[in-house]
Amino acid sequence: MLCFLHLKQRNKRCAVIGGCGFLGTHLVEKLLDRGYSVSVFDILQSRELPVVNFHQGDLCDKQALLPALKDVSLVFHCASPPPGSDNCALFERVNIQGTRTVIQACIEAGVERLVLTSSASVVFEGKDIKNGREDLPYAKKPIDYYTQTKIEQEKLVLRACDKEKGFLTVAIRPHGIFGPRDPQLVPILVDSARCGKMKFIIGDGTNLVDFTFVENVVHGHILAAERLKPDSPICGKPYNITNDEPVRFWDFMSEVLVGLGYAAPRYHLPYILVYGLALLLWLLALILRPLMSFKPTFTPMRVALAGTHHYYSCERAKEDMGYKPVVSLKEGLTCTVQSYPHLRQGA
Ligand SMILES: NC(=O)C1=CN([C@@H]2O[C@H](COP(=O)(O)OP(=O)(O)OC[C@H]3O[C@@H](n4cnc5c(N)ncnc54)[C@H](O)[C@@H]3O)[C@@H](O)[C@H]2O)C=CC1
Ligand SMILES: CC(C)=CCC[C@@H](C)[C@H]1CC[C@H]2C3=C(CC[C@]12C)[C@@]1(C)CCC(=O)C[C@@H]1CC3
Repeated sequence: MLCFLHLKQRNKRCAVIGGCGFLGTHLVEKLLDRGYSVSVFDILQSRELPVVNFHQGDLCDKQALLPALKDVSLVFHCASPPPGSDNCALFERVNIQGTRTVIQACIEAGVERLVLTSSASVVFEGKDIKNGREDLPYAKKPIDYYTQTKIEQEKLVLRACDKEKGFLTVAIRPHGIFGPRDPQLVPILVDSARCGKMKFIIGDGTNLVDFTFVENVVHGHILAAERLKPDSPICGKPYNITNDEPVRFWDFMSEVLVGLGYAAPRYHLPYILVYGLALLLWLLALILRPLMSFKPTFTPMRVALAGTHHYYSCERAKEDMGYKPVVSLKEGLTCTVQSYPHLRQGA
């Protein structure tokens, strides 16, 4: 009886690497709600997360990681440098070397299950993807270094799945996460609107994209963790997690902007022209880097994301783990817009 109770308690002990980030904090809150005891490991200082054991450190440092994984049976790895960074060495160090370290530390600490936050973009090469399934090949020419290192990271984690050794892994591939406290999508959009850069629609504006409300991403992670057992079909596999409601990229942007009191983009520009300009600006920024630093808003990566179809099927997650979004796109948008009063026009 005592032994059973101990096992039950251990199964409810988890660690969230990257637990101070946008997705991480939402995940930690939900895990606490569901009765888990949670250790958070992050390079940042805790953002007032209540009731968690907080460990500050770099995930590339195994000795710093090990205390956070003590007596933990389940680890969520959702740490990454921000995708907008141009620091290739940092991506390589954290997403590739660091993930190797996370795997070694998990095995050494006796962790049984590892859930990685990957990205649906691991198959995206800047060309249309419509209802893309997980069996699409990894991008041979990823759109940026962030994506390239996410591919390597996912391969490492999935290959580490070993039923014999009792170490099970799974990768969740979300796409375009949005929601309260997101430091990227809404703030970048509002910043661009305030500088008068959101007047234009890139392309004809009909391209469909997945945007996924953060609570659905959290739901997908917890479902995967709770179904990760030796006899489960999910072991060692990647799973797309989306809102399952592809939307026109520019309609979504307009809803956020109008919801916050800004004008919706109206004038169309040809995709190829904007992509060419973005490439030119990116090259210029690279050449001028020793003399001055400037960060163009419209990077080739963002233009590719804004002007192509990229939406993914989550049939596999539905079939294998009973996934169904818990918040609709409309509800998620309303909740997100309301959560940024400080970014309203005139605030
Ligand atoms: N935001 C999005 O639209 C999408 C995000 N993802 C993935 O989801 C995960 C979470 O992303 P977000 O929450 O948006 O990012 P975020 O930047 O808000 O959170 C990442 C966290 O990782 C931590 N971190 C970074 N380097 C670290 C290191 N060396 N050691 C320890 N902690 C470190 C950061 O301090 C931060 O708290 C990432 O793996 C990202 O690649 C995937 C698809 C879409
Ligand atoms: C054109 C323009 C200025 C759009 C502003 C919004 C963008 C900042 C977002 C639109 C699609 C987003 C997205 C990501 C980051 C933020 C956007 C570019 C990711 C690159 C984040 C990390 C991933 O794994 C994939 C995401 C795809 C969509």
